Amino acid sequence: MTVGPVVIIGAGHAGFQLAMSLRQHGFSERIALLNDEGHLPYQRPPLSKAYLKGTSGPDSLMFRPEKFYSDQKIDLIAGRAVSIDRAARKVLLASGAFLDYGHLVLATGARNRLLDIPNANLDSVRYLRTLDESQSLRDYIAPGQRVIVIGAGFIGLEFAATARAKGAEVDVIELAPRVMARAVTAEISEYFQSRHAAAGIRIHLGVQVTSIESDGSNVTGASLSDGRHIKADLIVVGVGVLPNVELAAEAGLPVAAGIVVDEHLLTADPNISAVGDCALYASPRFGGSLRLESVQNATDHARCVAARLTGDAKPYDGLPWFWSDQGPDKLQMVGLTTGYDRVVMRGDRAQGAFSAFCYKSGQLVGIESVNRAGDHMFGRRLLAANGSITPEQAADTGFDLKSALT
Ligand SMILES: Cc1cc2nc3c(=O)[nH]c(=O)nc-3n(C[C@H](O)[C@H](O)[C@H](O)COP(=O)(O)OP(=O)(O)OC[C@H]3O[C@@H](n4cnc5c(N)ncnc54)[C@H](O)[C@@H]3O)c2cc1C
Repeated sequence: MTVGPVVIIGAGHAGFQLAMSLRQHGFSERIALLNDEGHLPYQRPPLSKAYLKGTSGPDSLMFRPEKFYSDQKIDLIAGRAVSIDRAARKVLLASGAFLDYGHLVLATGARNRLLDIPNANLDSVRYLRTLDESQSLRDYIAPGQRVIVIGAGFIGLEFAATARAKGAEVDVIELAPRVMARAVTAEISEYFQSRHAAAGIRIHLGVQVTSIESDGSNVTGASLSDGRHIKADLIVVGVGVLPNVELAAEAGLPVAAGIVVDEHLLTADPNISAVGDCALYASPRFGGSLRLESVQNATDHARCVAARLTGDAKPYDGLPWFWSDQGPDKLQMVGLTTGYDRVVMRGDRAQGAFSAFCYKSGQLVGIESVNRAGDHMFGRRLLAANGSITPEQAADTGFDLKSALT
């Protein structure tokens, strides 16, 4: 099978993994990995955790040192793609240069959803997705500083916990009636709400920021939809992301809530795939289309495409899993818990070690674990094999989970 040169647009988790996996599978043609961030390709999760806290340095973020790319003959090209000429199989870079491809992979990820209210463009209104953003926040947070976090999703809460641990005064503003409402069960939300409150973080639910107040150049506070005002020196916005679909759309490829790909992660063009946060993929495992934002999704997508390009095509069948570190607590999730109709608890919430087993029509569909890594690892093995256990077994800590794995 001759593929020709592979061009990968985006050197995040998906793009990097794809380049590495191609070489691991023995791919011997040119690999061009386009990187628009001004750093060696790096991992994002520590940006709201250890790196933000200051307990790890920039070198620990990099996937591999520079030498890896030359050793592996991966052309790491600094620059940004601005258009795709599908007929000529060329990518145009902002520099004016062209890259020829036999196969093109869009690994363009996602970008922060921006706040659209007055004063949102002030310098002390910040976001957290890139190394540069994390670096500037890390330098900025100081004891006694007043921070408003808009959005109680994973990144907002991870940031809030780290800022609080560094001595900042933190208010979290969330429109939904509970934290992480779109992603986790009410039991897990309640636990994290109480843990963050105990750490001194003030969480305001069911309200939104209607305006940001300033002294002309710096943030001084924010007004909430219930009429209250909160003073602040810094606002950090974590209200979700938008997939980077524009290159694909402008090249005439179908896009919806992401770049549309089939179960092989191929776009409507047989010479173009899309992977990671930007890809809306057809999932035989779950039925329908999914766009997920996780390291597991990005790296497993990349491995699937690398296998296909080296002659081992299989539909993508990855099992979603995810983690979030918030203060001293580790949340781990496996499966897809949307549409569950029953939740069974295992373990001891008072001890801070428990799991929520989620069922849909009697079938286990996902497990959310707090400080119970064993339950999470069990779930990864069981659900990957499409297995289940009864709700009674899940609730009974005397039941040996391993006995359900054959
Ligand atoms: C602060 C933070 C914490 C996180 N924590 C976790 C966690 O604990 N667990 C977890 O599973 N996930 C976590 N995530 C999510 C995870 O990092 C993402 O799902 C993952 O990075 C997706 O990888 P990706 O390669 O698809 O996209 P990205 O990592 O977004 O990489 C895409 C790259 O493409 C580049 N790009 C875009 N357009 C172009 C262009 N036209 N030309 C050239 N380059 C382009 C972008 O600049 C970027 O470098 C976290 C994310 C953030 C921001």
